[in-house]
Amino acid sequence: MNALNPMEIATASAAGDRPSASYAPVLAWDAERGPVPGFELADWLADAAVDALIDEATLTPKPGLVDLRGNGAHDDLNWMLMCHSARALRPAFHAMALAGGAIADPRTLRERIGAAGRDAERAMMHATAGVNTHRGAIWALGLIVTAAAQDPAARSAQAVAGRAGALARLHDRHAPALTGNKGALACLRHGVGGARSQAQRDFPHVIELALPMLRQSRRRGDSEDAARLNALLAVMARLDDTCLLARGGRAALEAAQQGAQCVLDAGGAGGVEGAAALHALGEDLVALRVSPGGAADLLAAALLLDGIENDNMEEVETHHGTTAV
Ligand SMILES: CC(C)(COP(=O)(O)OP(=O)(O)OC[C@H]1O[C@@H](n2cnc3c(N)ncnc32)[C@H](O[C@H]2O[C@H](COP(=O)(O)OP(=O)(O)OP(=O)(O)O)[C@@H](O)[C@H]2O)[C@@H]1O)[C@@H](O)C(=O)NCCC(=O)NCCS
Ligand SMILES: Nc1ncnc2[nH]cnc12
Repeated sequence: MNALNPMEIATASAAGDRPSASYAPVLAWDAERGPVPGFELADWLADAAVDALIDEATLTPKPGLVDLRGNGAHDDLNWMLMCHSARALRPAFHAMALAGGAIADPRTLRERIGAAGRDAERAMMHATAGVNTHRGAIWALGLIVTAAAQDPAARSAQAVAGRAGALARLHDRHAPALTGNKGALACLRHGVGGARSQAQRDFPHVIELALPMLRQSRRRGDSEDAARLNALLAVMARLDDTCLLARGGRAALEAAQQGAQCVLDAGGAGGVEGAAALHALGEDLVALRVSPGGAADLLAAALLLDGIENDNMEEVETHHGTTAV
């Protein structure tokens, strides 16, 4: 078989209008040199990103969002669809991670993952028959897997988020100036930064709110689910979530922010009072027909960064003949 270098693989993976089945994992092997550099790391990162999305969808009970109980405030989403969408995104995350390890020039890398991100959105729409399940997550987790692969040795959440932010701040000549999507329009109407600004500011709600809350809750003995719910609530309480703004305006955003803070003030999702407040918040958001989709994406980003920082990524083979990073 003809060998491709990693740059060519990343190009092939990101190219064109095709859904995700077009990605070609068989290119992992170079006939002369053996495993392609970075391929296994990209595998690890792509799996970790999909796991983070499925963990987020499965976490229960989340206010207004799809979870194991049901569809929350959504008519067109359900748990199976969220999981199917997450799996359909794996090839795109893999391509982005490969590109992160292979392309040294930041501008070239930015445009390469921009193309992969747009391809991922098409893969999502193909997998869901046109339902927007994960647009914000593709953006956030795509930047994170790329940034993690750029320098696997420097993999603290802050370092990875910082590199992801640097990529997000670079101009992509091929990106449309205004997508016309609901979140982008909500940003203009309400004067907020949305998903784009969150990434460009190095994910402050993930680094300063979600991860500290996740770790503090674990330390005090909350269950893992309660710790993750508290992390979601910490983001919700402060985020200008364009999903809430687009569907319910300022009133919905304020209801969600204040409700999330009430649950935390009542001791969080792991206690009796907090659980009751969380239930009431969920009922309020469903009655308003709104949900914090942006905060859900940032919880997935936090879970991914937490895994990258703490799990066994260093054992993944990233170079010929070496196993340690
Ligand atoms: C830079 C982009 C994010 C540009 O995106 P764009 O402006 O086109 O679209 P937005 O609508 O703004 O999408 C952003 C999504 O991000 C989530 N989000 C919202 N607020 C925030 C926030 N403050 N911080 C972070 N993330 C946020 C949110 O996604 C989630 O909600 C979606 C479901 O919403 P819902 O209301 O149910 O569904 P809709 O169909 O929209 O409405 P209904 O009809 O049902 O009422 C779900 O997708 C969640 O994920 C926002 O939707 C970026 O996309 C971009 O430029 N991409 C180009 C490619 C690229 O460069 N990629 C780089 C490498 S990956
Ligand atoms: N669990 C979820 N429910 C609804 N929208 C979402 N966007 C991201 N995760 C979501």
